[in-house]
Amino acid sequence: MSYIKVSNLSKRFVRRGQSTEALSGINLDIDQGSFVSFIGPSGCGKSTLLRVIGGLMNAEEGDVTVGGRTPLEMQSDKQFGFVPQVPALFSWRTVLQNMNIPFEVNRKSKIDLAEQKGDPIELLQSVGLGDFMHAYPRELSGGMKQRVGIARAFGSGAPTLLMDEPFSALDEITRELLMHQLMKIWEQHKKTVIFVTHNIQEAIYLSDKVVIMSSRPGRVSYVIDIDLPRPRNEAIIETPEFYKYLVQLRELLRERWE
Ligand SMILES: Nc1ncnc2c1ncn2[C@@H]1O[C@H](COP(=O)(O)OP(=O)(O)OP(=O)(O)O)[C@@H](O)[C@H]1O
Repeated sequence: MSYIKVSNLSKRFVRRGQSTEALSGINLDIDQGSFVSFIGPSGCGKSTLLRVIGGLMNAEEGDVTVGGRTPLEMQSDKQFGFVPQVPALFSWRTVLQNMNIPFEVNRKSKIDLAEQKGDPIELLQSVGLGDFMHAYPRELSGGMKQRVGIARAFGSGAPTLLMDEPFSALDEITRELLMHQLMKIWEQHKKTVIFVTHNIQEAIYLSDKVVIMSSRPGRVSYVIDIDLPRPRNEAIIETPEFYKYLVQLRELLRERWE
């Protein structure tokens, strides 16, 4: 049975009397512990869908359940970890102290998470920040800050992570490095991840499933299973199987832009 189930979901925004159908008739089944990427033209509703699944926004029509409960219930029980484009780090706290924020928040709200929190030091080491635990955010590059955001989400005890273009503000080389580190940390922790991206290579490399969306209205056009062996590493990008997915996704996406 799927862990995240989206049934016939539609979402409309009305702004200055003008209505936008951001999502229309979305159906999706996402397994627990899987990595699913959403890709599609700008404005096709990727972020809106992520927000509805994460209980940050309601939809007028349809239904979403996460582990059999509503997104709002799951959200108020801190069952979601969010990784935005730019992570929110407290400037007056060290990297290690920033790692503890989710627990302090949960302790205050007296929430016991089902999952154990990860060891913050180990998590920082696995994203290559072992030597920066006692540094302050101002001493970190953009890529390093994002690595703290990712490590913190994996250590947060939340079983589902929602990532909205977490690498979009980074240069190409840093982005590739973080993609590999995200893969490694995910393979250790196997949380359910919803990942919004514009990058085809990233989507294939990381995912079990890639959801291709189209715009006006935002719909799911294709769901592609990525049957590449795990654990994956850089070498897989050079294989003919990976290249086949690259060509397939590029073609399907081009259709959506035309
Ligand atoms: N709060 C809002 N009020 C009004 N319209 C909105 C709001 N949020 C999103 N929209 C509209 O809904 C549609 C989907 O937006 P959304 O941000 O979900 O797309 P996206 O696929 O994530 O885009 P991008 O790839 O550019 O980030 C767009 O037409 C957008 O203008």
